[in-house]
Amino acid sequence: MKLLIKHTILNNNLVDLLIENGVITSIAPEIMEDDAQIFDAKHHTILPGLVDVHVHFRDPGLTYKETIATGSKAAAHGGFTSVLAMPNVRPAIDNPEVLKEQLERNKKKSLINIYQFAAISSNLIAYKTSDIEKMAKLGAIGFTNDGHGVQDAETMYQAMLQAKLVNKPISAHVEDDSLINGGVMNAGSAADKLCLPGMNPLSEASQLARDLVLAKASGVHYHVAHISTKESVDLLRIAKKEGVNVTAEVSPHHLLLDDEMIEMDNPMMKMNPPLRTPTDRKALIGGLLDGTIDMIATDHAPHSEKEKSGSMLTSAFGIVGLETAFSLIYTNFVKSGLVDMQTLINWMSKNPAQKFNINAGVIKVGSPADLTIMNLVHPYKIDAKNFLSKGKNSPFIGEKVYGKTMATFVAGKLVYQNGGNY
Ligand SMILES: NC(=O)N[C@@H](CC(=O)O)C(=O)O
Ligand SMILES: [Zn+2]
Ligand SMILES: [Zn+2]
Repeated sequence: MKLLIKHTILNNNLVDLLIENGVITSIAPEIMEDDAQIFDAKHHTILPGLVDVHVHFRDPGLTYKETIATGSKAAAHGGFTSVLAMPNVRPAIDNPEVLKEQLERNKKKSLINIYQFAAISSNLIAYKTSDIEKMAKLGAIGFTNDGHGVQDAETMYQAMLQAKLVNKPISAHVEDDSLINGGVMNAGSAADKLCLPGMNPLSEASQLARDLVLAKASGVHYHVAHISTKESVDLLRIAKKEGVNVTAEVSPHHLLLDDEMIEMDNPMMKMNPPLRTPTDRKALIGGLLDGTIDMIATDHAPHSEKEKSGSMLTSAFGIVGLETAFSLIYTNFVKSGLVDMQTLINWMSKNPAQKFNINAGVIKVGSPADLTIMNLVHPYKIDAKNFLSKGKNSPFIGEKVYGKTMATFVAGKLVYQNGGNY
C-alpha cells in the first residue's frame, strides 16, 4: 500500500510525502511514484496528527451521549489521530477484566488510535486502589479517577507508588469535595450576580498542593488534568523548579473563556472545573506560554441535548471540544500572532505524545503517517450541525474561526475528508 500526498505545505515549504505501509518513507519537493494512490492536498498545510490526552467517549454504558465510533469520527474531524480515553464509562474501567474488554472494544470500533486510562480506585471513588500493576501490564496508558478528585491522601499516595513501579503516569482531576458546596460555576462576583451557587476555586489548588508533595515523595509522573486557577499554575511552577516529575494540560475553554463572560444562566458554560476569573485565565495563558503548562487537552465531554438544556442548576457538567480545539487555538494564538505554528504543534501534538510516551507528534521519514491537512486560509463559522460527535454542547457555536480540517490520516489511512470544496 502506497499513498502519495502531493502539494502540501510543511514548515512553509511545498512538498510531497510518500507513505508506505503506514509509515512516512520520503519527503521531497517532488516525488514521482507510479503505483501509489494520490491525494492532492491543494497547497493546504500538513501537521502531525493532533494528540488529546483527555477525552470522554461514553462507550459502553452512556452511548446516547457518544460512542467510540462517533467519538473517533469527531476526533478525526478535529485533526486528532490519537486520544487518551477516560475511564468514567459504565461500568468504570476499574479492573483488569473490564479493561481487557475495553481495549478490544476500542480497537474494533475506533478509526483513530485510542489509548485507555484505567481508574485509580473502584468506581472512581473507592478508598482502596485498583489493581494498577495488572492493568498496566494489560496496556493501560495511565491511571485517573477523572470526574472525581481523590479525596484522601493515602489512596492517592498508594496509587502513585504503584504507578511509579510500573512506570505509568497518574492524571489527576484535582478537586476537594469539601469546598464545592453544590456549586455550578466558579464562586465569586460572577456567580453572585447570577444568583447561582459557587464552587470555591481553592478546591483545586489545595488538593494539588497535597498531590505535589506526594508526587515528589513517590517520584511518579504526575499529570494535572484541566488546570484552571492561578494558584494551581503558581504551585506547578514551583514544583517544576524543584524537579518534581509533573506535567499539566489546560483546555481551550479555560484559555478562551472566563466567568465574567457568563452573561446569563447558560448550561453551555457549565463544566468542571468551571470557567474561572479573568485573572485565572491570564495566568493559564502565561503558564502555557512560559512552559509551566505543557499541553492543551480538550476534556471532550459530550452530553445529550436534554442534559445540556434548562438551567445550570440542573444541567450536566462538560462541553465537547474535539471538533473546535484546533480552530480555536489556531485562530486565537497563531493567526493572532501570539505564537508560531510549531508552538501550537508542541501544545497539541508533540508534547502530549512525548509526555505520555506515544509515537506521534513529528513529521519525519520513519514516523507513522498520522497526519492532518488544514485549510488555514478560509474562515468558517462553527456550526453544531457539522459535528460528527453526538454531543452538540459547545459554547463556541457561531464563532468565526480559521483552521478547517481537509483530511486526516491514521497510519496512512484516510479517516476523515472534507466533503466540500477546498
Ligand atoms: N469536565 C466535565 O465537566 N465533565 C467530565 C468529567 C471531568 O472531566 O471531570 C464528564 O465526564 O462529563
Ligand atoms: Zn475532570
Ligand atoms: Zn474529563
